[in-house]
Amino acid sequence: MRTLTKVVLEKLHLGLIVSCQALADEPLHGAAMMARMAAAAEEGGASGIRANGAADVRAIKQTVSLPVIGIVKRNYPDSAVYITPTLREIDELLEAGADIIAFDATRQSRPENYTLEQITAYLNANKAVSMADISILEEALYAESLGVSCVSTTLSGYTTYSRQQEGPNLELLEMSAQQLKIPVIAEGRISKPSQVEEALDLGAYAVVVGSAITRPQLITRQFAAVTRKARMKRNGDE
Ligand SMILES: CC(=O)N[C@H](C=O)[C@@H](O)[C@H](O)[C@H](O)COP(=O)(O)O
Repeated sequence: MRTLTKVVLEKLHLGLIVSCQALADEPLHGAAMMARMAAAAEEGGASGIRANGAADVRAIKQTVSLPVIGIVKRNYPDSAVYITPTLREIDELLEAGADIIAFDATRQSRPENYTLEQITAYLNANKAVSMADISILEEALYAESLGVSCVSTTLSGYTTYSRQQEGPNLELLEMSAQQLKIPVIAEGRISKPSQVEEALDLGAYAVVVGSAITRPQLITRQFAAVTRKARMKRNGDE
């Protein structure tokens, strides 16, 4: 493992990475807001931050002293891939100073005929620390063969051919951690501390939690579902 990669990744080892993201249609959208979210996550003991967009990466880098994993979510008409889909998004993240660049490393076709091999070769040529977001074991193994620094189970359940399930895909995590030599990060649908513990026990190098910490509209929805049920029961009883 290259020195820079080793230094950056070791800061994340056995740590909690908090994903601080809010798209334009979410209530907390905005770089300043995500920087405050990251400050709160740092105060709470996070070892790293995952952020979307150059503006958010810059604002967060100026606010916390933690490694920042950067992505750019961008939709293209000719592809289902939206996490750092092309070299354009990689350039934006390099410019913004992301410590790690995460990208879609699924077998789905990329926009503008870009290939996964082009993406990883460009990242390696720029000596970037890279994180391959995968959805199945084969993608993790292939990404490792292309020289990525680490993989993350981010996209399990988000590709048509990967397992669709409510909670985190800990089986994918366990198999990947057993079969890969590079770090495997647990990410996606982790919503309680016990799942973080389970992921670490299964070999996760680090664990990413996003929505369960930084999307209050989704957290509120879970609590409101309980009160709605109580009101419906009361109305049913009246
Ligand atoms: C599928 C997709 O686009 N996932 C994104 C990847 O960056 C984020 O929206 C997730 O919030 C992040 O992966 C953390 O996952 P969770 O929010 O489930 O803790």
